[in-house]
Amino acid sequence: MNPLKVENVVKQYADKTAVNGISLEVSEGEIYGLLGANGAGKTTTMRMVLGLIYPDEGRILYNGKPYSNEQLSLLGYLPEERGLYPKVKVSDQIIYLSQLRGMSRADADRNLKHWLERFEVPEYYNKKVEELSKGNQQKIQFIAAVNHKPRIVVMDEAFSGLDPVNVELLKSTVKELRDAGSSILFSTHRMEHVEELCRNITILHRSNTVLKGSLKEIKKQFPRERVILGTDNEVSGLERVAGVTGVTRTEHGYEIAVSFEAAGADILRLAMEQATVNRFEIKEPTLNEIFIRTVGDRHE
Ligand SMILES: Nc1ncnc2c1ncn2[C@@H]1O[C@H](COP(=O)(O)OP(=O)(O)OP(=O)(O)O)[C@@H](O)[C@H]1O
Repeated sequence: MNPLKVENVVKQYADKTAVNGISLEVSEGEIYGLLGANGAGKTTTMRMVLGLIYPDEGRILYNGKPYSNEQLSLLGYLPEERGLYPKVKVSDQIIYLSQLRGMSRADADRNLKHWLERFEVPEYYNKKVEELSKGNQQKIQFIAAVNHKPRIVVMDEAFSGLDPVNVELLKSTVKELRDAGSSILFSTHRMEHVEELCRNITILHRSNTVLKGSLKEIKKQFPRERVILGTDNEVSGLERVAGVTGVTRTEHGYEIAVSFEAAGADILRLAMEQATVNRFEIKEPTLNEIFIRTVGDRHE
């Protein structure tokens, strides 16, 4: 049984439908990507998963059961807007928040020390949140989300405001949580993070699901329209190959846009007649390209 199951959930605000019948399941040890343009319905969906607001239709199940206070200790939330108390000491608030979610003071304290060590900032234990930089507050917010060892973690733009080194650090901890069996519902506008972390995704657009499934299968549904050609010298006539829509010279050869995949064979043949080919690849689309195509097509 999957720890988190969202079934045909609808949420209406006055005459605005914020979420229109979304369904998804997050299994144990999975990071599930929830994507969409601004206003698509991601935060509304996540708030329903957290029990902060209730669906008008459909249901959400946690290990097969509907929401109740029992679920509090099961759930962790990293919100997009930061919500820590600036004037309270890091240790006091993290331990307090963990206790609210059912953890003993001693366990909360032990976990907090572990996380501060993991993030290489043990000295923050006694600091007030307002004394920390924005990026370091983000680490504390992350700890607040996971310190009570939730089995289901909801992360809204988990890596925003972090420098590249800290992005890597938090990314590796998200992977560790996954490997330890957590179910993570992960929302971001950074498609390269989704490519790296998520197995399954849902793309929402204007409250509706427009694309859903495993990243691998989704990529197969989209045509491969980019050929990478590595050559040691020039190849002439590429732009005249049937199906070629654009040719860009790169440092190591060419990047060629094609309107159908089979054009790749003719490109390779032509290149081999004129040069030594040391790389040939028909690239699958990036998630960024898929997102823009899927959501962009529907934009007014
Ligand atoms: N409390 C509310 N009252 C009225 N409308 C709301 C409320 N919360 C959200 N909405 C509307 O519901 C829709 C979905 O909003 P939501 O915040 O879920 O989008 P999102 O995908 O998280 O967007 P973003 O990427 O900008 O954070 C939007 O049109 C928004 O204006």
